[in-house]
Amino acid sequence: MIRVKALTKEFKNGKQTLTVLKNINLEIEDGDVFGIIGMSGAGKSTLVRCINLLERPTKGIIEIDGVDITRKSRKELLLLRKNIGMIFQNFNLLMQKNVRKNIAFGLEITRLKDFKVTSIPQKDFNRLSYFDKRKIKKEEINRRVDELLELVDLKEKENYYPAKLSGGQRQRVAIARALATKPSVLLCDEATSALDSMTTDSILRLLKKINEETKVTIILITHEMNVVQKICNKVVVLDKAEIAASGVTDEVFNNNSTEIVKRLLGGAEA
Ligand SMILES: Nc1ncnc2c1ncn2[C@@H]1O[C@H](COP(=O)(O)OP(=O)(O)OP(=O)(O)O)[C@@H](O)[C@H]1O
Repeated sequence: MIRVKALTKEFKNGKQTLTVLKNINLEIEDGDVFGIIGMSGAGKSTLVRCINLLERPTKGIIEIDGVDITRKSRKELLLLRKNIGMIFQNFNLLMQKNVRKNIAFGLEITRLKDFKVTSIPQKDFNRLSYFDKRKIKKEEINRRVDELLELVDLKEKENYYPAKLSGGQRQRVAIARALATKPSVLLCDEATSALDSMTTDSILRLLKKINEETKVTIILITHEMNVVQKICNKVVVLDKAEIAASGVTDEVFNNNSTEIVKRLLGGAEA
């Protein structure tokens, strides 16, 4: 479970202080497909960067599985971050590597020595994924990549380079790569924003299938209502640094009392 308590994030620019997140409280349960939606500049990416340990909150607590990550050292954060996979709007694939090598990449760079230098308590370490705990043998990497190619339905494209793939296929590769080390959370930052509506639907169906089969928690940031309505069981609506509405997706959008929810719904109908 991910618990965000009274999170505030400020950026300082000279004498000016910009409050980008103000008193954010939310709970993401294991296995949720959790949507974070809001207009541009609402603070979505900053919230995710805090959850992904890339930004330190100014105030507040972020707990992952009961561990307060805001108190961890940089080294410990690097290790904990291995438990979170990420996919992006622009896929971020390695253009010089084929599909198989892109998927294997995260497994190949995982080394046992990474885990000897940390002072992380054993109980936290035990929560990390199986693949993080030791150097991975080549056959094991190949077996895992085969599994992932199957999962994202790209077996016949394993030797293709990203330049020869469609946008949807590239995102499938990115999903497989993000899941390779069996993280317990998958963060999707505008993952379908560059795709047409049919391809978006197929990626959303894939994410839903993965969520059901592997129980990975999915956090999905988007400005698109349709995306949230199609796969998120819960949603938080951010507006100007604050939570404008949150809860079970259907309830939040059926009870469209806040101005921002009406605007987001308007956008979906347009
Ligand atoms: N490192 C930073 N320093 C200063 N201001 C920042 C920084 N990062 C983000 N901001 C500001 O915080 C606000 C929220 O940005 P954020 O990227 O979180 O919004 P967003 O909802 O993800 O927007 P978009 O949908 O356009 O990506 C913006 O006004 C942005 O300029």
